[in-house]
Amino acid sequence: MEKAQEDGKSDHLERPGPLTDKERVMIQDSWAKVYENCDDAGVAILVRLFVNFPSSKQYFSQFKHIEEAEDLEKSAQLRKHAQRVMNALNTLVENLENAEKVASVLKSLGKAHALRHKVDPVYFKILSGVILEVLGEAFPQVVTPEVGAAWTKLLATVYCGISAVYEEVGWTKLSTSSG
Ligand code: HEM
Repeated sequence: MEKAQEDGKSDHLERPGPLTDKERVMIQDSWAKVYENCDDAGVAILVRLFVNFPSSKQYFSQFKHIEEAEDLEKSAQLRKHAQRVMNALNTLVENLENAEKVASVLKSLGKAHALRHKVDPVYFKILSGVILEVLGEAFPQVVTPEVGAAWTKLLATVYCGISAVYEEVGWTKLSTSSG
């Protein structure tokens, strides 16, 4: 189902306020457990993204035509991206208190995905939902509703930061369709 694609039109989320100390601690504690299993968690998140939102595969030359979850899981390109996603999230989580560092990570991610990979920013929003879903299923003891709410806030902040970079570099929808 590509439901969130339709929502893509209204992909303007309000930037949430800064994380409270309590939210920061909840995110860091829960992440520590997830990061112990970072390879499996990262692959599970990306496979879920590509199975539930197949159009998100269009940017990946090596597996855009692969459909089965078991085959996607084996793709070296997918596994590499999963590691990159988990490492970037780890850097963000480790630096939640350092707004400058967070902004610089989001800036380089936003620039690379907009300019080099030409990824529609709506997929960052879709991926946020998938991250919450998979982590909630895989770590139900860790991701309580309160912890989930803190993660929702962090991921919304990430999405807003990335969208702002896309705007800054002059992203338009046309740049995907014109290649
Ligand atoms: C939290 C979200 C994400 C993070 C942290 C992330 C991280 C990264 C990093 C660090 C790289 C390599 C950097 C570079 O090329 O300069 C990369 C490459 C890439 N990303 Fe992402 N990414 C995210 C989401 C996405 C999404 C949603 C898509 C598309 C649906 C995407 C598509 C790509 C593609 C196509 C590449 C190049 C892959 C390759 O060369 O094999 N990324 N990503």
